[in-house]
Amino acid sequence: MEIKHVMVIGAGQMGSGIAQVCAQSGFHVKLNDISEEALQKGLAGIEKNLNRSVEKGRMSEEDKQNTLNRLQTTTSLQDASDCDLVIEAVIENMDIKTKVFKELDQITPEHAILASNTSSLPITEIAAVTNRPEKVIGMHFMNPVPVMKLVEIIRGLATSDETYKAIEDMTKALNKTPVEVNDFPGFVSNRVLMPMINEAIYTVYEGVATPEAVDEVMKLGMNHPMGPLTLADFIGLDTCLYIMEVLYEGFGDSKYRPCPLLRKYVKAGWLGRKTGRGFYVYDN
Ligand SMILES: CC(=O)CC(=O)SCCNC(=O)CCNC(=O)[C@H](O)C(C)(C)COP(=O)(O)OP(=O)(O)OC[C@H]1O[C@@H](n2cnc3c(N)ncnc32)[C@H](O)[C@@H]1OP(=O)(O)O
Ligand SMILES: NC(=O)C1=CN([C@@H]2O[C@H](COP(=O)(O)OP(=O)(O)OC[C@H]3O[C@@H](n4cnc5c(N)ncnc54)[C@H](OP(=O)(O)O)[C@@H]3O)[C@@H](O)[C@H]2O)C=CC1
Repeated sequence: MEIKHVMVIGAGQMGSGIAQVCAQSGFHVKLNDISEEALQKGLAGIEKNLNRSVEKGRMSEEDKQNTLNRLQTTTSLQDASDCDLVIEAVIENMDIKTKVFKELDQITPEHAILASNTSSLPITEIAAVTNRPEKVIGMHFMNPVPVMKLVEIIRGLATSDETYKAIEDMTKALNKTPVEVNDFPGFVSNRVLMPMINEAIYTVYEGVATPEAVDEVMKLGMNHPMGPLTLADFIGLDTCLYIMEVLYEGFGDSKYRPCPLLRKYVKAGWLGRKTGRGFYVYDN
């Protein structure tokens, strides 16, 4: 199946990055969000990244213009009616995602593949609200999307081989590396990463060390590019909490209980870099 026209839903940090790499690789992209403000912010981020690539000599001015010309923004989901692939990147909430997938199932052409960038939610459950579960798949990009090489591809129970192959090919066309995993809470990436981040938060909560000290231990001691608390702020503390809840509920195992300090920060609106405050303070 040939993919030419793509819609990306959600113009947050992930959706805007996904739209950028798709447009850069020659796909025609519609970036959708419920908020016009989010679209303008997403587009400004994309332009900034492309300008940096031009300054660094990785991209010509002409390629930048062509990339931007392939990118449109829209607040109407109806514009997905001519898309071959939709990649959903709205917030990590099953009710919102299933609502979007139900609508997309009505709007998109019969051949269209519906992918979710969910970081932990069951693809099988998202697929079950559509009449095309064989065409629903997880396409999990890593943050920051323009930089990170991995795309975790998650097969739901009914995902067809044809759908898997199309998404594997698309991932390679985006110059990224696909890794196939099965549909279990948190897949592989967040089943391994998020309990480490949660445990790092516990060490702060229990007074074992300051956030700076925890991050320094993991950076200098384990060669991680970012310490776990800097990374949690970067991912978004709301997203970290949603993922821990999915692991906790999905496996019913107390080892995944979210740290009370994580809950407290999210309740306070301290969501990390995106709101200017999390474990650290940022000037946005
Ligand atoms: C939660 C989930 O479901 C799954 C996830 O995504 S988990 C999160 C996975 N991501 C990570 O673990 C990221 C860990 N951090 C890193 O790898 C690095 O710190 C980093 C790549 C983000 C930054 O690298 P760095 O060497 O520390 O900083 P820096 O030199 O500023 O950046 C390196 C390059 O990345 C680019 N970059 C950094 N942040 C960026 C962003 N948000 N968007 C686009 N490009 C970015 C920089 O522009 C720079 O590019 P150049 O080649 O033009 O210089
Ligand atoms: N952050 C990360 O490191 C990673 C996140 N993910 C996953 O990607 C998804 C998005 O995360 P992220 O980009 O960080 O989140 P953000 O909060 O940055 O962005 C989410 C965007 O979706 C918009 N949105 C919410 N509801 C709808 C809707 N019904 N239709 C269209 N747009 C909507 C939001 O608008 P508004 O702000 O107006 O509500 C916001 O602009 C989540 O599923 C997350 O788990 C995957 C990999 C890594």
